[in-house]
Amino acid sequence: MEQSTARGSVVLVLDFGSQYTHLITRRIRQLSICSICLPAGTSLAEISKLNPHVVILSGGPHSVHEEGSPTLPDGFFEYAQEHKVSVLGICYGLHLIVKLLGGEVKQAERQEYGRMEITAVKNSELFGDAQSFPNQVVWMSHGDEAVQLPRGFSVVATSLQGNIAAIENSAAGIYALQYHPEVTHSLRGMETLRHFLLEVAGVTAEWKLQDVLTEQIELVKAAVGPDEHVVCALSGGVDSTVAATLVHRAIGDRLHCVFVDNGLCRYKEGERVMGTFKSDLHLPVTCVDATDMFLSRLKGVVDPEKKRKIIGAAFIAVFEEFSVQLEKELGKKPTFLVQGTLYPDVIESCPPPGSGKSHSHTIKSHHNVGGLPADMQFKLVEPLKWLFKDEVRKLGALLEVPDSFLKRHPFPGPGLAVRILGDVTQGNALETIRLADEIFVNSIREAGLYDEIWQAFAVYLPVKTVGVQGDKRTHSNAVALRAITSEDGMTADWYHFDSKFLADVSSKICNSIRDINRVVYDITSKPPSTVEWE
Ligand SMILES: Nc1ncnc2c1ncn2[C@@H]1O[C@H](COP(=O)(O)OP(=O)(O)OP(=O)(O)O)[C@@H](O)[C@H]1O
Ligand SMILES: O=c1[nH]c(=O)c2[nH+]cn([C@@H]3O[C@H](COP(=O)(O)O)[C@@H](O)[C@H]3O)c2[nH]1
Ligand SMILES: NC(=O)CC[C@H](N)C(=O)O
Ligand SMILES: [Mg+2]
Repeated sequence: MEQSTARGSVVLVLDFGSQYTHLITRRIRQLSICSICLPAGTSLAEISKLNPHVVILSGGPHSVHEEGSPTLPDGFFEYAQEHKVSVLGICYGLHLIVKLLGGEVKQAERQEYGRMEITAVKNSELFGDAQSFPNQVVWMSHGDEAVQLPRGFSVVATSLQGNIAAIENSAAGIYALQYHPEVTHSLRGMETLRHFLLEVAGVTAEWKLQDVLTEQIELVKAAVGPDEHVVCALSGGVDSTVAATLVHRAIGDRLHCVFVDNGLCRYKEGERVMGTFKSDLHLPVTCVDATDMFLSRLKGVVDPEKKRKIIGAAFIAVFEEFSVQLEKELGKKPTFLVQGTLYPDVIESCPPPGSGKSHSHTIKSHHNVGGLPADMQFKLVEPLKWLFKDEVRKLGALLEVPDSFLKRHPFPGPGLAVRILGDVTQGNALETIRLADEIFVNSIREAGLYDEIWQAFAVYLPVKTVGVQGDKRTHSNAVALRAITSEDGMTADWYHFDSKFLADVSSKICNSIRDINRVVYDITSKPPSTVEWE
């Protein structure tokens, strides 16, 4: 599926490999402006096809004076000038503008990482009247600095240490910030982006999720054609339920949904999910029990990335087998596979699609992206691939997907395999963690906290510690509880329960599960941790 090009002005973000590129596109969409991200190596011909109103050059890990560092296509600034495209550079983007237009960038004597305060030093388009500019806290992350500006540019803001914070050449429509306005720690970053896009660049804010919906339905119709049948990997989670409903709108009953019970599901999950599919969703769904296949392939495997790859491949094997069965019924084998893949799955799994030859790290291989087997035959249909969770929930509401699906906490496809550290098949681990998880999440529901918490679950720790239970010495395993708040799963904070709640859950778990004599609560944010433990 293509990225959305729905209506209004288009702001193109060229990705030079920054950790924050996705945040730039997201912030722009929050302003109801259509934003598209393309890799830094994109040709001028491809760029001009989008007819962008503004091009933003992201930050990135490179230095502009490094051999082979990513750059802009020849003729970019002439194109921008001719078509009245405004340009905004951010960090590396600033360095690139300065270098390509004849200024000079050097390694800074004093690098700037983290919190800085900036002040306006002259009246400007970016910040207006310098006299009335309130100093503001911004977030910096750079080791290089511009030491000489190209002709026509001036410094319009500096950090309190006197370094360049923003430059502009308003006659040429080129602007650049040394800091990151897209991160929330830059306290007035959103305001600066809004002012730049709407007031300075004159962008029109007409982007709506409804347009994305209409457009994706058309794209699915066009990609699949009138006679093809499609398999849909449906977990009962938010993403695949919204994806299935959207694709069903496009191709109707040529959609064949399959829920895989992989033996890694939560307490009574299969039963419950199949029940809600029937009562609330009204889509035909087949349940395949593949427990033996998943667990036998996972036996003895302890490395998290290996587990993820095995699971990704096992899912595809089930879908292949399902499509062979369908061929017998339909006389035609489905060649398309719908998955509820989201943007964060893609970003964390592999070099983001917008990062060219990418310099970003693989954090973990999500089973539905980085965990897919290299020889997979299916053509993927992933209409949500450019969206974040909160956007998908809104899209689901437009499709009238019931709240019983939309409000569920996310549950990862590899399921309990990434919540049992080490070998999934060890001892009673699966059974133990199912019970602990059920007790924890039920307690959260009973306390009326479910909707306030983004995700909550229990983790099995294969660590034996000493306890005393009924006057007897025990040497048993421990359980960790994790509950987080988040907007999109990319960053998260731990949820601050009151201590009575935690004490109650801890004693319920130890009193009901024989194998457990210790419960700990995870108080780490993301970063530095991730949400799941593996
Ligand atoms: N048990 C399963 N059976 C069939 N498909 C699955 C299963 N688990 C995951 N998938 C597929 O993998 C995709 C990614 O899983 P993921 O958990 O990120 O999404 P989800 O389950 O749809 O939503 P949520 O993130 O809310 O749990 C799903 O959208 C779905 O296509
Ligand atoms: O379907 C999925 N397949 C995966 O392989 C996977 N790994 C993590 N997650 C979910 O993604 C969100 C962010 O989790 P992490 O901070 O652990 O990467 C959290 O919501 C996780 O539950 C996955 N979902
Ligand atoms: N955040 C960035 O874009 C950093 C740019 C460059 N790598 C530097 O350190 O100066
Ligand atoms: Mg899920």
